[in-house]
Amino acid sequence: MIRMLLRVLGHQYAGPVRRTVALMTVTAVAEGASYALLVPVLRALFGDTPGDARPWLVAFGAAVAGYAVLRYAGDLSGFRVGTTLLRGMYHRLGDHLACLPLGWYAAGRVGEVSVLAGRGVLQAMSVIAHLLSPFISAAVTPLTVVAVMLVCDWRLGLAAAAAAPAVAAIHVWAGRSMAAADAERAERDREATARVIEYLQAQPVLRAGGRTIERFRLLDDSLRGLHRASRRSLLSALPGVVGLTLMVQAVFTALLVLGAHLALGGDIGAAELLAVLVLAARCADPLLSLAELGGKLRVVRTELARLDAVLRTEPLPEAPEPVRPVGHGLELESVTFRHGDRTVLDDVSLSVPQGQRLAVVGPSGAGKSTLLQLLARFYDVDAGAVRVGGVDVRSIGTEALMEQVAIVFQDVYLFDGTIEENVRLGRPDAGEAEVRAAAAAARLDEVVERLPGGWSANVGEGGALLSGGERQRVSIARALLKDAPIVLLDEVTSALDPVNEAAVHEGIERLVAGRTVVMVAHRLRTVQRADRIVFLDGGRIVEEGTHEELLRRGGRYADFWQVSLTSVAGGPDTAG
Ligand SMILES: Nc1ncnc2c1ncn2[C@@H]1O[C@H](COP(=O)(O)OP(=O)(O)OP(=O)(O)O)[C@@H](O)[C@H]1O
Repeated sequence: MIRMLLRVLGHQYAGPVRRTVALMTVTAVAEGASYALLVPVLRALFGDTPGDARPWLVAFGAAVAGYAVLRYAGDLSGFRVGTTLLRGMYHRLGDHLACLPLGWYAAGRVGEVSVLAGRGVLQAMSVIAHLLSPFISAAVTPLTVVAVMLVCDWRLGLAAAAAAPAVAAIHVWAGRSMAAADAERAERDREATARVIEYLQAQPVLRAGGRTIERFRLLDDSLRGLHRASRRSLLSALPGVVGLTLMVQAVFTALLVLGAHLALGGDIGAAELLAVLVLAARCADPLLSLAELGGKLRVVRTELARLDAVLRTEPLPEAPEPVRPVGHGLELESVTFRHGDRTVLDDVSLSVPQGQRLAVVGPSGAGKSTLLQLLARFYDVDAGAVRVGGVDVRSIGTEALMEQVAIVFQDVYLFDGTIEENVRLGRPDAGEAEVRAAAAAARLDEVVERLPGGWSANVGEGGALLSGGERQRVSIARALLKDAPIVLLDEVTSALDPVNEAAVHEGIERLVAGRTVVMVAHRLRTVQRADRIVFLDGGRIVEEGTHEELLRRGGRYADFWQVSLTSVAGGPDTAG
C-alpha cells in the first residue's frame, strides 16, 4: 500500500512519508510499552505496601503523557504531510494530464478524471492524514503488548503471541473475501457517477423528448446496481468482522483460563494475572478496529490503483532530438489507424503542398475528423507516417508541432471569462490591439456590442451566453490570433442563421488565406474553393481530384454534390 502510495505521489515525497510512518510506529510502540507500567502498579497495590504504587503511578502518568505528546506529533505530521501531498498530487496529476495525447481525452474521460481529481485524490491522501495512524496503532500496539506480556509471564505471553498469526490470517482472509465485492461496488460507483453526469448533460434531450418528470431509466438502473453492490459489499464484510470478534474473544477466554490455571497452581500471583488480563483487554479494541480500517484502506487502494493507472498512461513519445520542419506542406503516407480493433483509416495516402487547401468530404463516420487529429498528432498512427514540412510528426517536438498548427473544431469550448480572454488563448502573449484585431477579423466585435458589459462581459460556462455560430467565431478568432501556417478546420455541420453563416464564412476565408489548409467540409462553397478534394468512405480514399474533375467523373463526389445542391435552397448560387 505504502509502495503504491509512493509511486502515485512521486518519490520526492518518500522521505516525509517514511518519517511520518516511523513516528507513528514509535507512538504505537510507546502506547503498548506504557501499559507495561501497569504490572508494577498492580503488584504494589496487591502487595503488602500499597503505598509503593505511588511512584509507579506517577511513572505510568508520565508515560501516558509522553505517549499523548507523541500521538499528537504523529497525527499532526500525518495531517501536514497529507495536505502537502494533496497539493503535490494535484500538481502531479495536472502536469501529467497536460502531457497526455489529446486523443486520450475521449468520451467518458471527463467524468472519470473529475471523479478521480476530486474524490480519488482526497481519498488517497486521507491514508496519510486519517487512516495510517489508527492502522499502525491497531497493528503495532497489540504486538508491543504481547512483548510486555512475555516479559510479565512467558507462558501467558507465548499463548497471546500464538494468537497473532491466527488474527493476521483472519484479517487477510476477510480482505480477500471482500476484495471482489469491493471492486464491484467501486465499479458500480464509477458507473453511477458517469450516469449522473450524463443525466445532467442530457437534460435538453430528455426535456425535448417530454421526459420532464419521468426518471432516466439508465441512471435508475445504475443507481440500483450501486445499491445492490453496496449491500453485497457490506454483507461480504460480515464474516470477517464476526470471525475477528470471535477470535479475539476466544484468545481472551484462553488467556483467562490459562491464567486462572497458573494462578491456582501458584505459578503467578493475582497481580500478574490481573495485569495480563488488563493488557489483553487493551488489545481487543485495536484488533477489532482492524476489520473496519481494512475496509477503508481497500476503498482507498482502489482509488490509488486508478490514479496509478492514469499516471502510468504514457504520453506520446517525444523525439530525443526534435527536428523543426522548415516547410508547411502536409503528407500522409500509407496511414492506417485503429480505435481498438476497429480500423478507422486504412492505408490512406495524400499530400497537401504548402499554401494549398484540401477539402475532406465523405459520409458520417468515414474518418474525416480522425484524419485531422492525426495531422495534429492527437494519436500516433498504427502504420505509415504523417509528415509536416517533410518531417514525421513523431520527430517534431509537441510544442514545435503545435506552434505550426491552428485548429478550429466543430465543438468549441469557451471558458467562463470574457471574449477577450477566450480569444487570447490562441496566443497568450498577444497585445490587446492584436486580440481586438483578430476578434474584429472574425466579426466578434458585433457579438461584443450585443453583450451587456461588452469586452468585459463573461460568456458563461462553456460559452453559454453565445450561440453556436458565435462560439465558432471565437474559435476562428483564436486561430487568427495564433497566426499559424497550417490550419486544420472541422467545419460545423449544423445550419447557422444567415448572419452567423456569413460571419463564419468571412472569418474562415481570412483564416485560410495563404496557409496550408485541411478542412473537413460540409458546405458547398467551402468545398468548391478547395484546391483539391478527397472523398473518404470507410476509412479509405475512394475519390480524389479537383471539384471539376470529380464532377466530371460522376462518382461518389458527384452524388454528394448533387444531394448537397438539392438540400440547399436556391441552388449553387447560395453555396458559392
Ligand atoms: N475515441 C474513439 N474511440 C473509438 N472509436 C472512435 C473514437 N473516435 C472516433 N471513433 C470512430 O472512428 C470512426 C471515424 O470517426 P470520425 O469522427 O473520424 O468520423 P467522421 O468522418 O469525422 O464523422 P462525422 O462526419 O460524423 O464527424 C467512427 O466510426 C467513430 O465511431
